[in-house]
Amino acid sequence: MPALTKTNSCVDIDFTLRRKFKRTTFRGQQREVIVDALDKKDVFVQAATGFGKSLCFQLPAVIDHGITVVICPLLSLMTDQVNALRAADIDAGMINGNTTYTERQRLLRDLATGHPRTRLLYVTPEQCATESFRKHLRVVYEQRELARVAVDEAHCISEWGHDFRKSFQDLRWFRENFPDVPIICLTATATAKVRDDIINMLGLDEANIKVYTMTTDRKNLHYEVRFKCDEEPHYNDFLGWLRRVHKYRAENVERRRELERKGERIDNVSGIIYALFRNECEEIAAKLRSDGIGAKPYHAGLHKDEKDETLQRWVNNDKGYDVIVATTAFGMGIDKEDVRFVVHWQLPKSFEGYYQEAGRAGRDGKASVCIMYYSREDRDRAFNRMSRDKLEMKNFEARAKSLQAVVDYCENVETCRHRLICKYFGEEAVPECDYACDWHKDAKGLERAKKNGLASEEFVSTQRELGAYIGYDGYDST
Ligand SMILES: Nc1ncnc2c1ncn2[C@@H]1O[C@H](COP(=O)(O)OP(=O)(O)OP(=O)(O)O)[C@@H](O)[C@H]1O
Repeated sequence: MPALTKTNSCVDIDFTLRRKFKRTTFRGQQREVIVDALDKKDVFVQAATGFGKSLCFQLPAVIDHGITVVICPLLSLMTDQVNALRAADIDAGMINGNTTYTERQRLLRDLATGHPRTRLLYVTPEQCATESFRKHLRVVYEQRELARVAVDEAHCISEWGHDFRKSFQDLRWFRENFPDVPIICLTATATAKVRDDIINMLGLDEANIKVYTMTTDRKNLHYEVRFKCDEEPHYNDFLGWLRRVHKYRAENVERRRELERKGERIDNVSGIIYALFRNECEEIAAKLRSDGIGAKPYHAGLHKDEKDETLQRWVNNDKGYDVIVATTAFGMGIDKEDVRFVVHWQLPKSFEGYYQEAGRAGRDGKASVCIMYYSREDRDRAFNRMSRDKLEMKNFEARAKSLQAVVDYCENVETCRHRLICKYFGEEAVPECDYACDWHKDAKGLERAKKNGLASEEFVSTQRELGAYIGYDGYDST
């Protein structure tokens, strides 16, 4: 029983873009994706971080008759999008662990009518697996009002993806029960293997699917790797870098005038530092504050109110909230445009995670910096932590490969960083970057920095053996 769809001929996609989404032009292949979605095709979209994937299902949802169910693993992402849609006067709602009883009942009552007023309903994959929710969806489907299912962060469905979530695998239920309801799935990070897995797992129709794989390249991001070893803490390196950025803003007359005109603070260089451990987030933020930088920690150990306040004030560019020192996943789904830098204090756990996190920077398209601090000792610690968790990890092999890819990326001083990133995601033809990576800026300097900055392999392996001998592995804990 197909969902009712308005034909494309009688809708003006461009008009909706302007009127509802307040944008003037489509980016890249957004328009083509939207037309295919409105044509009731299954669609797979892979596009760079910050590309504007959400519009690809939000715009059809506004045009089409019926409701679009959006499956999304991240509460912050849902909240951010639902708030933005509501601000644009689009009827959107969400059901997740934080939804109040009253709001949940309101949304479920709306579904139970069979003719929901809600245009976009964001839900967790766990919610989709509950019988009560499925019952409501069946009613909507029978009334031919289930327009489309959108699966955001679709890589979570694949065991080969870095963020595999078991509950995503139940999403096949949609195709099995509503075979004619189109599905659109979106991700920023899918290797060919992950893409095939997503299409298979969701049961997408090979004959009726449109696959869009757009470049993962983010031209405005300046990638660099900074080498370190345990002997030389890199705090001062980072502080020095940030102070130079502040100094440039203060001393460059043109830049200063521009900031004054916009009413911006000289020291409001918004950024994120990703660290691995909670105590580390606290320590780095405290140290930065004592050095006059407005920094705050953000991690799962903090009270919800404190986290909400930190996030809000960071988004607002309030004084004292310029730099957030966070454990991984902070900022995912938060569409803050002016993040000027992202720093990885140590090696991230996966290549995809690195790309996603670095992708928080420069969403306004302006130049932004992504710095990764890398040491061979960190590398060994990362692999050891992974081996220790091996038994609980379903996708150990995929994760180990992805971690190795981050190591290879850091150790590589012979190739453009943009090229390396695109290559990982299966793109071969990548245009040279415009001096937007450490290799392009100074290949010789980079090689020297690696030679001088990293502990030698012999030293690291001796330390490793010594650690094993005295029964100390030197690892931090959360
Ligand atoms: N055609 C467009 N013109 C201008 N801005 C756009 C357009 N499409 C989307 N945007 C804006 O781009 C920003 C990023 O969009 P979105 O959050 O959908 O990115 P994404 O592709 O999901 O990225 P990520 O994978 O990093 O979450 C948003 O502020 C959105 O409003």
